[in-house]
Amino acid sequence: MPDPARPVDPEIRAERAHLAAAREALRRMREDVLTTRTAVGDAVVDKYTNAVLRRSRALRAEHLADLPDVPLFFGRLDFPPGTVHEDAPGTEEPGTDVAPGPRPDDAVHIGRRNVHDAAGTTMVIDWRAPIAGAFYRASPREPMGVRRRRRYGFDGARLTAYEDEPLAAAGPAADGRPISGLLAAEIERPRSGPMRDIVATIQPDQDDLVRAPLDRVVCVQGAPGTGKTAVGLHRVAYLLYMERERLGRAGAVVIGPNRAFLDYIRNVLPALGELGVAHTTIDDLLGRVEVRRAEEPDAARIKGDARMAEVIRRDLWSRLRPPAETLVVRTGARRWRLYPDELAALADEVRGRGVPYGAGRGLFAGRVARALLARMEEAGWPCDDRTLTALGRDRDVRAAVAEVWPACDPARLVLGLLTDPGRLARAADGVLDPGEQAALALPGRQRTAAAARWSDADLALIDEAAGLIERPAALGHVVVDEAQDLSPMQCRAIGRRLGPASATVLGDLAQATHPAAVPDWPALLHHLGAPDAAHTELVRGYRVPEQIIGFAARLLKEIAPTLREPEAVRSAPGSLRVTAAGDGGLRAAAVRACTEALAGEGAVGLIAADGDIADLHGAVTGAGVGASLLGADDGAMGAQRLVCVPASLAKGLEFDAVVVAEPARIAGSGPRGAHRLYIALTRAVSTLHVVHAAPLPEPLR
Ligand SMILES: Nc1ncnc2c1ncn2[C@@H]1O[C@H](COP(=O)(O)OP(=O)(O)OP(=O)(O)O)[C@@H](O)[C@H]1O
Repeated sequence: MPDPARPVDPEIRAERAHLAAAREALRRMREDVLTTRTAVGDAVVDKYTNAVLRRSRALRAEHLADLPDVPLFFGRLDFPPGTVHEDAPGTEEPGTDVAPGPRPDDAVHIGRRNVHDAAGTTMVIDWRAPIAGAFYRASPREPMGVRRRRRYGFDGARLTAYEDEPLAAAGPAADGRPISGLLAAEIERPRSGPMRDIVATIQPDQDDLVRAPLDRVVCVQGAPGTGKTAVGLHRVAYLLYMERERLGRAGAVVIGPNRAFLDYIRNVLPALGELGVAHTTIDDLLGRVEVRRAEEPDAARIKGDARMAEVIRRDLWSRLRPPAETLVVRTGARRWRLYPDELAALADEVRGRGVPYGAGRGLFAGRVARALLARMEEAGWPCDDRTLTALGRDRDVRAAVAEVWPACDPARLVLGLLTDPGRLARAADGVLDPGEQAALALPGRQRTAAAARWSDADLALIDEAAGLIERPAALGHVVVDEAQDLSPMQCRAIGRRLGPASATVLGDLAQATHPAAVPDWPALLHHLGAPDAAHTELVRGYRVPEQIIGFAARLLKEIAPTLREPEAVRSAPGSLRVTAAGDGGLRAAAVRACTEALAGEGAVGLIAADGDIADLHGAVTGAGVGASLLGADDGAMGAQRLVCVPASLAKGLEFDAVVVAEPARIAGSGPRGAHRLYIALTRAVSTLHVVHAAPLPEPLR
């Protein structure tokens, strides 16, 4: 608590005054927007225009709303006088009435949005503006013209501290420098509920990725807690600020591994002023049918394999049939004929154009109608504008088109392929061996595509078929988080939606748990359609203290031997505890560990194998401790301080304190169990308490 008797530092007083003035200026900007009269025109003609203007005005006002708990600025850059403000005091013509003395530096306050006063003078600059880049990147070695960087400390929205860093003098390189006190405090600030933004403390290596240009695929391998998710979300906000026009209506989409994760990150972009970005899972993005079951690992591997694309392609185009009958169209007493070889030639010509199946069907139908029209004209039959349309609608013409080039529904196509072994054998000949083909069969009796028991792996197959029939609409920019778990077929599905290649792909191969996951980043980029893109690495871990990451990293030799050891920016002696519970004592030990963790501040996660978590949740709540269960309770991450997390949903989440119960059970839960355990052990910001009754997995002993 600040001592009320102590006089306030004049710098702090001045900064508080600037903050108050900026708030007032923002209030005025919003009022200006709200009181601007909407164009009033002809009541009918302008109804639409007026509605659009009203909506855009409401949106602009929404963007300018002041959030009482969020400081309007978090940093400041001081440049030599005259660098930024041309009309700064001291630049007046000689003879004007100015106080003598040296001119102060040009100060630029960096915040979440642009704020200007009534005269149009900037009071706060949006963190995404080019000049603000120096706030994140300038270093003593490369000061970028900045004399001094200032960071502020806040208590709620009240400015209470500042930290200055002179940059003008050459000093040590940026790498390896200790982190600032305010950054450490920001990381360690207790969590409650969903993830928050890191706009005040983005680090130089992260900023390079955030501000990468729109027209490229940025791919990042990063150890747990290096800020990949944060980088991806801030990059979207940056691109929307810099390239709003080019991103246009297609907009940006964030793809995450599951709904619990999306719920966890849902507030970050709105807090950065971006309200219109879609967040989706890959299943929802591809969701043409309902997923009703989890896929068997063997089938998942084959269905996720890029060879399936060839199988589906062959099967789709094998729907084309050689024409068997002459098409006869009657007009009055006359009959017009197209013979099978003529129909076949038209189909071949369209096929040779390489257009999607659906567009090809439309072209073929048009060709058939035109060929008949030509025949009529040659015979001197009276034709006009409507004749061609009438031919296109003719029942016999439509029947002939359907016979040669049948309409195709992607889900029905895949259903046919996966339920008819003979058909699959033809399409997969030389591509999949008989054992692989047998593993693909859909279980049970599947009558219709709508009622079939589809899996998530089937979605990518159906999407592949759909993409061959009709190209999907392009997205402006795609952020794919936890991308290490995508199968090649899912990568293809995302790649199909990239208009000009523009994507941010984030992940950690050590955290890959899906049986069909791509083996490495070059493979992923290849399937995404960006084979020339390179991947970069983030190595400085912000979340997990060195004591905990060191413990978890013992698993790396087994799960990802080629990756670099993660580095921690923070050290926290005593942050790791391992407790051996006696036989039958696991539940009691877990409850005790949770109670102890709850005595500290912030959010607590209890992570256990999927099969054990409901029981442990029962044990905790039975002991009178409030806890939500992730995956079962809505909004579980914010509902209680203690959240019980099945290991399969822990990916991407974090808690101040984590209790991991029975690591051996997590490691033993399927072929990627050790990866799942690595994820569970790397969710803690402050403390990790491992409780176990069974022996720990070998590398952790
Ligand atoms: N520059 C930063 N300033 C403050 N906090 C940061 C910074 N970078 C990362 N963090 C914090 O570190 C934590 C981890 O970040 P994030 O979840 O983005 O990491 P990640 O690499 O996606 O981790 P994982 O691989 O485990 O999903 C978050 O709490 C985030 O706010």
